[in-house]
Amino acid sequence: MIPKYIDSVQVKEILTWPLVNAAVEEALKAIDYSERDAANSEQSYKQQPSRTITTGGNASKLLLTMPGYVGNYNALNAKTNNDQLHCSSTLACKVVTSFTNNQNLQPPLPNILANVLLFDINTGELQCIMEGTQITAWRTAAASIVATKYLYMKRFPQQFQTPIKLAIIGCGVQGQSHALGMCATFNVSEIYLWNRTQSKADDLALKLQKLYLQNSMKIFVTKTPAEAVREAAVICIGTYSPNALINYDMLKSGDVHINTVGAGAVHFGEVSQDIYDNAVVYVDSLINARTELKDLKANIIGEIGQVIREDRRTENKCLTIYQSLGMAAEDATVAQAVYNAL
Ligand SMILES: NC(=O)C1=CN([C@@H]2O[C@H](COP(=O)(O)OP(=O)(O)OC[C@H]3O[C@@H](n4cnc5c(N)ncnc54)[C@H](OP(=O)(O)O)[C@@H]3O)[C@@H](O)[C@H]2O)C=CC1
Ligand SMILES: O=C(O)C1=NCCCC1
Repeated sequence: MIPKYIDSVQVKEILTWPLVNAAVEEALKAIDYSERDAANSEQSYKQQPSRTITTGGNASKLLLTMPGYVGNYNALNAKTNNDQLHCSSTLACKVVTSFTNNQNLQPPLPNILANVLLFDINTGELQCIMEGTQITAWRTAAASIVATKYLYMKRFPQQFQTPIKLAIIGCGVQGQSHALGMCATFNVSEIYLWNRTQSKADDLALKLQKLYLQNSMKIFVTKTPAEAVREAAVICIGTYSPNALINYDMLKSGDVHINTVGAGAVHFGEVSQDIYDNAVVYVDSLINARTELKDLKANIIGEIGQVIREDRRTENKCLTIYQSLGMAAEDATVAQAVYNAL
């Protein structure tokens, strides 16, 4: 079998926030293979060994291999356009590079470049190679959206309709997809954008203005991260900053939720220690957290998937963090949804 190649144009045509959010929620809530209940064969489950990280000469050049299997999960059928769910299983492997000098090239390239390999579940044959750069941008934001939905929105009687003030710290690829995804999914009343190089925040503000012309959403570009988060109830931060960009004193009191997705070589650091000291922390994958977050001093309660499965509530007036590492199961379910739609 000659594998199909699905390029970024085809991928982009299929991706929508409802499709990606639903696929990522399935990946998050699938139970870990080792904890699967043998009596419940209907249960969705996943197996994703720790990813490998290979250095390509120096720490600015990384290659990550991310294999994953998700079994018995509900996949949206984008083709039928009627939100019909069907049971699906997917075996996939994402290969992704993080080359932090790419943005300085002329013309610049994204720092994160990815491809997802999808395998035939019966024969193991390689079915397709799918350009995965967009998938990485969208699925990471979608995981933060799902985390915000379950850790923050559920605290309010109006749930997902609750108006929120949102801060985006870092307006690179991740910042943009978080801003676009959050605004497409939730009732964002005010959005505050900060980026080290202000022109990127200005460009994102223009894009949002065009998209939400008819809407009463207020858009602000701020000079400092502190100004951006002062009023914010939900904060998304995705940068390569090795130093904390926000600290506890900058936050408003009461209900605040932070999605932190970046920091480069280690998966934390853009948020200060005093924020972790005052927060309850959830992750996407505890298996990966054990290795990749081993030096993080934080009260890690568990996985977002457990919160979804057990319909747990976080307390009101509490500071929550979703610490995103990125996991193969998300890439698998999103790539499968794209493949099914073509
Ligand atoms: N958890 C997950 O699943 C994933 C995590 N990531 C991580 O997300 C982060 C962002 O990735 P991505 O958006 O693709 O990268 P981009 O290169 O598109 O954006 C990088 C952003 O970081 C900012 N930045 C870099 N250094 C600093 C600094 N010292 N202080 C303040 N801001 C800084 C840049 O600002 P400027 O514009 O001024 O350069 C830019 O806003 C990375 O750490 C990446 O590893 C990425 C994919 C998935
Ligand atoms: O999950 C991913 O994909 C990535 N995570 C960390 C940075 C590189 C891409």
